[in-house]
Amino acid sequence: MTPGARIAAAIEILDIIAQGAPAERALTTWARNARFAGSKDRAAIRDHVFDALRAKRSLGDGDGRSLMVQLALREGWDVDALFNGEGHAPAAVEAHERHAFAPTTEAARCDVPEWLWPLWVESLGDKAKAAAIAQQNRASVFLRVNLRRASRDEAAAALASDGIGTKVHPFVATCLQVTDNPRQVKQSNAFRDGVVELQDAASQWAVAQVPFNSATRILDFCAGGGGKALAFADLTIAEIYAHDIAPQRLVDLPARAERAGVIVTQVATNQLKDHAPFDIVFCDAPCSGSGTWRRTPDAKWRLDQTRLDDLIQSQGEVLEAAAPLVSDDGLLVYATCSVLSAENHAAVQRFTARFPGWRVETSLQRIPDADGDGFFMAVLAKQ
Ligand SMILES: C[S@@+](CC[C@H](N)C(=O)[O-])C[C@H]1O[C@@H](n2cnc3c(N)ncnc32)[C@H](O)[C@@H]1O
Repeated sequence: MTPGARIAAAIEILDIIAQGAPAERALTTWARNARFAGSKDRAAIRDHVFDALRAKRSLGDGDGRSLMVQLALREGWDVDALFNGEGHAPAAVEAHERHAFAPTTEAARCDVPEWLWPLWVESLGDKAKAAAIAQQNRASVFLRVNLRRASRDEAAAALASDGIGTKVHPFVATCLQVTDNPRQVKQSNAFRDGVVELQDAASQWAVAQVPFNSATRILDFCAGGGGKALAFADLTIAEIYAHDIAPQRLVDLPARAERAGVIVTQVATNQLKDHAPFDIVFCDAPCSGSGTWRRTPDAKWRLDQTRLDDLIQSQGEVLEAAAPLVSDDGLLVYATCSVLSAENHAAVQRFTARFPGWRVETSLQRIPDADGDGFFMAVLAKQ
């Protein structure tokens, strides 16, 4: 595909997303119907779509064509070469389209939904702008080195032999940041042999902050794909259990555990009580994902107050269901990849107000930046 044809495809996909389709599904559906598109085309189109979505408001919040024209203007691309109407390229840019959009509110400049901006500022204070602006750009790819299989240096060398460049993360001991060829990771021997897993630095950091030294049984209560369960399995000698209210989300976990050479026992909801108590119950609760919007920018624009209220309700339910599974001297860990206080400190406060037998031992917050996503965690113990 020509660069112009890739832009035209991105325009088409952005218009489908604007009608309500999740970005990943819109991209997959498009690719399925576009057999002529090679893997490099698909990757370039995906980058265009995600770049436009991340900065949708500051690019003027128009239709697909308008977003791509504005993105091209912002990036300083040759718009006349890309939009020339030849072959499958989009039609030439008209005079009225050539003005770069200038957002008029701080929320728009920071690409945060207007309704959310007051909550954003209240939650993040003087870091509000930085946390939003960090998410206007692409996220780096981070890998967790499976220390059971290799040291970080050995993992880096194995990746290098497959042409994948990495550098060590500044403060997460298990983490490598991919600097070259991130798209090759899944084809590399290091990935196939379970030496590395894809996992954001913030998730790795969160697992490392859990005081699991004397734990013998750890439950990942909201395990989803199982990334945290696998990280615990690598770092501790404890027995690791994984649960999710939607068991289909755990479907890849057995293969990932086998690749990593660890054992993770899945527990169905109706069997949780039989397996309790656990020394640590880690609740990676469903949340707005407001600290990971670089990776899922369409979620940023789909969030509304009703959805946020529903998530807050679910977070309370998760804590309430998980707490009775913790042993008397055990720990309940509440975590989200959100930066909104309503989902973090306030969620924990609501829980401790309702269940005064619990107290907060520590709480930590990461703001999204070049070193990883946003993340919150609170460690709770019984009084
Ligand atoms: C943020 S995701 C977890 C991501 C996962 N820990 C990982 O590292 O990939 C939240 C998960 O919580 C699950 N969930 C939602 N409500 C729940 C509940 N009441 N009990 C247990 N799991 C729940 C969802 O199905 C979802 O998979």
